[in-house]
Amino acid sequence: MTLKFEPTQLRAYFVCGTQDVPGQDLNVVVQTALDAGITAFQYRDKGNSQLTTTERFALGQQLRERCAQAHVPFIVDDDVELALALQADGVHVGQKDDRVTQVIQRVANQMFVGLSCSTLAEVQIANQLEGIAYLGSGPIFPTTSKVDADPVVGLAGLQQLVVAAKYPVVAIGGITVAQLPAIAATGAAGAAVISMLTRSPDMAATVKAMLTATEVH
Ligand SMILES: Cc1ncc(COP(=O)(O)OP(=O)(O)O)c(N)n1
Ligand SMILES: Cc1ncsc1CCOP(=O)(O)O
Ligand SMILES: [Mg+2]
Repeated sequence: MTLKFEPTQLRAYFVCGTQDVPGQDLNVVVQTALDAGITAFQYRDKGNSQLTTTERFALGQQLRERCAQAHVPFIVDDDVELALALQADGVHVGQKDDRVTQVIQRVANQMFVGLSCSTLAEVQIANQLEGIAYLGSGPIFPTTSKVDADPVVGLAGLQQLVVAAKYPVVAIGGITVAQLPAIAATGAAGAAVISMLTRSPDMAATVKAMLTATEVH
């Protein structure tokens, strides 16, 4: 049974793959983040990852189980067949991945679908579709975690996308703790981060800052 999507899951969204934590055990990193209170985890194993397809699936099974135990949605990046095989709660695809309409049909109510939209035109196209749960917009700031990132959107650009979108928007790209309040002030539902958490000396404090920034008063 997979978790139903809720916008509050976007408040403290951790994105990570083995390539982001060289020399570390991703199981330990993800469990630490779950214990710290992340609200969603995305398994994004690509780029410099050294895993074979078999190893990527086996690690995904372990991470999926950890997320299930924590009642935190387990989301797979890009790879729809891997998401289905892992019985993920969600899959996230970008503009250069499989066409989102085909992904929505393929997963057919088995999981929710997140889509990357970083321009008004992409948001306006997404607004015409059914079956999307949320949008990931960025990079808000320069990032070193994604070599083929789109041009920086900035806070003003993020606010434009949030206003135009009919879906909840999670900000992503180069985000640090200091910028969390300003990101929340745009109306974004939360922040999706890699290095802010992988490089954090105190994950619990960092996640707390993510949750505090998006608290509803
Ligand atoms: C939550 C979230 N937002 C955006 C992305 C980027 O997805 P994409 O544009 O497909 O790039 P890759 O992550 O596949 O390199 C994301 N993964 N998650
Ligand atoms: C996956 C992704 N999509 C847009 S920027 C990015 C990388 C985010 O990593 P970081 O939080 O370390 O900048
Ligand atoms: Mg992608």
